[in-house]
Amino acid sequence: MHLAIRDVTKTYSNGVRALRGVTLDIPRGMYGLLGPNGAGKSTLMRTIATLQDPDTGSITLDEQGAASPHLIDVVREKDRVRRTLGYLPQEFGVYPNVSAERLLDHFAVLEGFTQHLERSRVVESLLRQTNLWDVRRERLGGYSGGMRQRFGIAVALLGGPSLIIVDEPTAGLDPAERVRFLNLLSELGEQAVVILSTHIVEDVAELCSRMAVINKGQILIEAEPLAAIAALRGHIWKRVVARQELADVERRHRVICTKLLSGRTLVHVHAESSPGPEFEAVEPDLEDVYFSVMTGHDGAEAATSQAAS
Ligand SMILES: Nc1ncnc2c1ncn2[C@@H]1O[C@H](COP(=O)(O)OP(=O)(O)OP(=O)(O)O)[C@@H](O)[C@H]1O
Repeated sequence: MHLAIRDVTKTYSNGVRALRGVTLDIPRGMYGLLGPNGAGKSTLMRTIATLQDPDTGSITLDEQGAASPHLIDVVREKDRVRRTLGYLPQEFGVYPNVSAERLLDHFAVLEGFTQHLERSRVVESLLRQTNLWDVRRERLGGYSGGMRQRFGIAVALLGGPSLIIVDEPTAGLDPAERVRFLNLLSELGEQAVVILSTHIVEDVAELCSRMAVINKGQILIEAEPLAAIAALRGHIWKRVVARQELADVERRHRVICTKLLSGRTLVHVHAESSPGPEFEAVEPDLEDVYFSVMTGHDGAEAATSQAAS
């Protein structure tokens, strides 16, 4: 199972260039697509999910190990992709007065489970897997955000997809729900290609074995998170500055991020060696990777080549 995206571009009719030559290799497991609002994540997710066409470029799904070991041309063979796809869009509607069990049963009929016994077995197993069994008879309108997202995953899993796409699923979830949801996704990653699009760095740090950062329709880095972090080791330095010093520090150093810290500002800078005695070395994390590629002050080339070696 492998998804190959080659040189995909998309310009909307209003002139926005949402994807500019996106090339990615996505193997089985959890893959994080990380980027700020408007980066092009949803455009790419919808394109892979066959809901819109790219202007140029190709996307192929290699179903190695599946019953029909063939390359699927995602852009041209939409029906084949849809048979193997589970897609959780950024926003989806539910019928608020129907229970999870009834609605899932209804979707299962549409998915082709016409035999009652088999269908109730599938519905029960999905409701248990997504931890909704105890609340299966409650109306969906009363569900919390996390419960709704888990219901969305249950629907997406009908038919046993080997390609699962989830678009910004953790936005708005409380911390406990978020962890529960991410754990569910990571179980799925053992069997399938799971692509998680998010603007939350920790989602990727905690979960994904591979990742890409996208901004303004371009891939800035594609790497294994741990390798990308390792490539920055020894290059990230921190210092707390007063607000009025910040502009000067930004002029003289490659500042990758700033955070408020009880009225003062914590600054992270990228430098090959110590930028001065007032700086302290930092053990880098994925936020440092993200902000250094986003600001262009990065070890991106080093991280990419390390990941590839
Ligand atoms: N149907 C559309 N018509 C015109 N422009 C669009 C359309 N959909 C998206 N865009 C624009 O394309 C760019 C990429 O949008 P996209 O939704 O793919 O980004 P995103 O990374 O998913 O961001 P968000 O997290 O805000 O959804 C943005 O500038 C957006 O305004």
